[in-house]
Amino acid sequence: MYIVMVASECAPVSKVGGLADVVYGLSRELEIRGNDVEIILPKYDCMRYDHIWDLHIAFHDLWVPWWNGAIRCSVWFGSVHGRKCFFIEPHSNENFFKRNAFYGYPDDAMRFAFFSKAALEFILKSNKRPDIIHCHDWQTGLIPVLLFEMYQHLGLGNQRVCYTIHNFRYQGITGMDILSATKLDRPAYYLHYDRLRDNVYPNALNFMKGGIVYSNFVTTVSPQHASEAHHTDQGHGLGDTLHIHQHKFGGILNGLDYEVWNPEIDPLIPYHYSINQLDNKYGNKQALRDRLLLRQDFKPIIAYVGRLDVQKGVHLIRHGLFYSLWNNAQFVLLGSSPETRINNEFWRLKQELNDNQDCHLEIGFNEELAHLIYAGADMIIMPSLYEPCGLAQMIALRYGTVPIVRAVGGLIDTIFDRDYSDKPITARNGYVFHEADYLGIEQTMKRAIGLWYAYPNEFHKLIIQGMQYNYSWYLSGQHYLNIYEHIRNK
Ligand SMILES: Nc1ncnc2c1ncn2[C@@H]1O[C@H](COP(=O)(O)OP(=O)(O)O[C@H]2O[C@H](CO)[C@@H](O)[C@H](O)[C@H]2O)[C@@H](O)[C@H]1O
Repeated sequence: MYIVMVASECAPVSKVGGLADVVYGLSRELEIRGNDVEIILPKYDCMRYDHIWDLHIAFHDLWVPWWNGAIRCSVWFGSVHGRKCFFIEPHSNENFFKRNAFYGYPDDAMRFAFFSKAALEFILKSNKRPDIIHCHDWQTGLIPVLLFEMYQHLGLGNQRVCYTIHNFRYQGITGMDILSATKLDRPAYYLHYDRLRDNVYPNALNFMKGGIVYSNFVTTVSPQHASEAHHTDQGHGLGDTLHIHQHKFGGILNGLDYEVWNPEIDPLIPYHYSINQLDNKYGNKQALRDRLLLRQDFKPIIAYVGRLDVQKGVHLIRHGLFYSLWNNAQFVLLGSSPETRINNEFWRLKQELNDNQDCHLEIGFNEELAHLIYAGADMIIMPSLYEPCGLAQMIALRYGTVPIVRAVGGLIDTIFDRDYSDKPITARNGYVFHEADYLGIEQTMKRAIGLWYAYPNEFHKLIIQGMQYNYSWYLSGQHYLNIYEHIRNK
């Protein structure tokens, strides 16, 4: 099958979070299974160009109709660790992607509406005729809208769209000018409740809703979250739309790229190890301490790696940090937030704890350090308020690091409490708490730290059981192929 992925992120060139990992990992799995996969991305100035091989212009003058004129684009091609990637570079005064960051600008809706339109224009003009266009999150929600309202009449009549939602909180809610810019026009038609009208703000358009309404199939990234988004407020206002379109909506658990995340060969960690040779993990623990100037001591290291977003339970992360310090554990945090308020809060905390040799806060994005933390830590915490799937807990399992998670979304589908799960004892792989309050996380961290100190053999067993889990793309890749087959025949 011929699949074109269109997304705003792809690891490791343009990565803010898990979306990037999924776009890369799923594409790789589909290729391994013999499919032809291409990825279309924006050509950001702030990308990691050191991960792109043989970057060259593949299409010189792509004119993308925009407002009453058109914007000229160059489309570049390069290989990102084996993946075939096209990068769209618009030449216009708006400098849509010539910025210091991937997101966070007042014109984000315009930037990604343009990208969506340019991606389709590129597919059309370069005579690509994929079976499936797979797009992701609000940034590409307009693709199925543009395809079915406009481009199918221009020559893309046989293409089908699978749309994956990684985060319902960000939907691309915006004003009507997008319609004129993209040449969709007809405001009364699109502002209809059955099409793009936001379910909460009646005068606004919602890209993600457009994606749901117009796609042939919609997925989110775990079965549990599919149910939460449909039936609870975790759909962030889109529950009703999901209900209307439930016949084409489902949850598929994300996979993890087992080649990128593999402690046996990971080039970003100093000591390689495996389930049969776990001792080397402790070399990484020492290396992590050296790198972050933590005291060498007989204590577990507990870590948090991830975006510092409200979604992630920042107040509980902060509490987890202090709880660790009060209970003979060390704590390492790696994260950043686009929200100044949260970033400042953690910068203040970092200053406050500057002289404490039992903890380190690294504010920023650092792929290399993330690998060392997963390898060197004993446990990670994920006290998320909501979590569509979560990759950090799967990475942790793979690296023999015990996850302590809140029972929500994909965390429910992947982590089974050592003491309370209804799984057989030998199939349990971490710790789970339910309430999003201090008591919940404290009681669970207490159990984990307690086991580490009092029953090291049991803790070791728990590590091994976690490492035995297989959350690679193998199964999930097949699920996506089944969906593609299903919609292709329609
Ligand atoms: N400061 C930093 N430095 C280095 N690496 C960092 C980092 N901050 C985050 N990362 C990395 O980014 C990834 C985060 O993935 P997650 O799935 O856990 O969360 P995210 O909320 O971004 O993804 C959203 O999309 C994914 C994919 O569908 C869903 O799993 C998830 O639930 C949903 O919220 C991990 O690979 C992590 O190591």
